[in-house]
Amino acid sequence: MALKTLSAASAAALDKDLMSVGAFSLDQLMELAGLSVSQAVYRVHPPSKGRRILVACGPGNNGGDGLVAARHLWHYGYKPTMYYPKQSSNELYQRLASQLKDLSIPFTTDFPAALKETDHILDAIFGFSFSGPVREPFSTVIQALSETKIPVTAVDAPSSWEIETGPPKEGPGAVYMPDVLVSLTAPKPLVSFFKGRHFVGGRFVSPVIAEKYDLDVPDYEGIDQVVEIGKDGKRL
Ligand SMILES: NC(=O)C1=CN([C@@H]2O[C@H](COP(=O)(O)OP(=O)(O)OC[C@H]3O[C@@H](n4cnc5c(N)ncnc54)[C@H](O)[C@@H]3O)[C@@H](O)[C@H]2O)[C@@H](O)CC1
Ligand SMILES: [K+]
Repeated sequence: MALKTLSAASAAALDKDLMSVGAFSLDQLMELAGLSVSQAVYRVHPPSKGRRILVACGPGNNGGDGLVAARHLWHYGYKPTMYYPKQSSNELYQRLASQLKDLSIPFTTDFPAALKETDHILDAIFGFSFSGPVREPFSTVIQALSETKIPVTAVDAPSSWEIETGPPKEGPGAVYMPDVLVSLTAPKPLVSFFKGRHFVGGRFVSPVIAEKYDLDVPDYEGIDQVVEIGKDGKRL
């Protein structure tokens, strides 16, 4: 039996609840989300398989998760390169970007060139607030992601997929299939179209919130921030 999914509207409402009733700050949630993503990357692609990781960040909180994950990955021994073409002026993102620059992590504006020099890709472009069709410069990036043979890990959603209905009917997103998906808090309905390895992360949901949104909180083991879910919906 598959894990229960969370619609885009419920995911946004849950986010608000975490920050009001739950008394979390966005920084905290993003830190835990990015930490979860970094742990999933380490599981599927440890540094021994190649240290170079190209992190594509979008303009919203999904991109913020990518900025946080990149910092943790650097501390695990990876060599991240950031593609972050639409940088927000919001102080939170500015601080996250400064933390990366302080580690001398390079930022590139040439995604196709960076793609030729990486071992793994992190897709942190769009999450649950995406609605198509994709605008530039990201449509060129989705095209490249749909064609590359380099393994891709997607944060919360394969970017360009609709949260409720999955891959678009046409364009590069229609054939884009990341190798790994890390659903944050709970899987979204698009997961039924996903064929790769699936993790759930975001270990911050209280029993009260889980009950309100009718979520299955996965059985996290020990100090892990992610759980790998099999096709039967159970922990692997
Ligand atoms: N509760 C949770 O599980 C948490 C979720 N977080 C992350 O936050 C994400 C949601 O963040 P946001 O609500 O900021 O939204 P997203 O990051 O999903 O995307 C919003 C941004 O994408 C742009 N955009 C949307 N559609 C576009 C299109 N067709 N072409 C080009 N640009 C487009 C918007 O203008 C906006 O800047 C989640 O998916 C998750 O990754 C975490 O950061 C915090 C905790
Ligand atoms: K994504």
